[in-house]
Amino acid sequence: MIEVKNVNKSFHGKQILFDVSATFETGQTNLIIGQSGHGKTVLLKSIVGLHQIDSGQIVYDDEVFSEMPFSEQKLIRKKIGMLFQGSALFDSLTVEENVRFPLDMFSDKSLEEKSDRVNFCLNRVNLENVNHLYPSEISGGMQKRVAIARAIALNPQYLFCDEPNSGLDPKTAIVIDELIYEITKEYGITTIINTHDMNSVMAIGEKIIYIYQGRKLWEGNKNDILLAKEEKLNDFVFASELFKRIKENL
Ligand SMILES: Nc1ncnc2c1ncn2[C@@H]1O[C@H](COP(=O)(O)OP(=O)(O)OP(=O)(O)O)[C@@H](O)[C@H]1O
Repeated sequence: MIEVKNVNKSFHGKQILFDVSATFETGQTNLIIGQSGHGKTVLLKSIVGLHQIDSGQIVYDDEVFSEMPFSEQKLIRKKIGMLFQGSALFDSLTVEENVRFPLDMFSDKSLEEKSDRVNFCLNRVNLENVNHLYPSEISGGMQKRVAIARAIALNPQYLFCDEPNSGLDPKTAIVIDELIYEITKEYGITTIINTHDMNSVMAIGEKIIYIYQGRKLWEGNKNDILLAKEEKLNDFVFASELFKRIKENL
């Protein structure tokens, strides 16, 4: 479980996050949703420690991460897998080398053990016979799967995904969502996903927080989001024609 407690964050005197508190559950797909520019990425980066918060606490399974010295934070970082916007694969490395990268950096496994792990992870995301291809030689959906394989290479306890569906067609986006969901369940990972994709919300939103202008305005799950009373959330949820029509039939 990851807890965010009364977090404030500003850049150069401009406040971006206002007293945000939330709990992200173990073994669940936890979603941070909201419009562009309202602070989702800043919140995610604050949780991972890429931004230092002004006040409040970030707690990983009862350990106060935000108040640890860097050397101790490193131990928690080793348990984190990250899936960045885009796929952020290294263009000059093959698929296999990309997935092996965190193992080379952070593990003392032998070459053979690393190869086994790489193949296991690629197999887990249903990729075969692509080990020696470069990212530019595979599709966007496959690149995303490679990025997921890389994110799980070190067997993470925590998985962070920033807009995992960006740039994907709806069908491929569903495949990626399902994969993240399955992996979360299979390994009991605390997964946090930033998204403004309502399809993802309805598919894998086990726990959802809605961020508006840097404040948490609502929390719930995919079953109650369509019935929520929060006006700003409704503006977000029913922005598309499809969801407007769903609302008319509720
Ligand atoms: N390093 C930074 N320095 C200064 N301002 C920043 C920095 N990072 C983000 N911001 C500002 O914080 C605000 C929130 O940005 P953020 O990237 O968190 O939005 P978001 O909700 O993730 O949007 P999107 O869905 O488009 O990624 C924006 O006004 C942005 O300009």
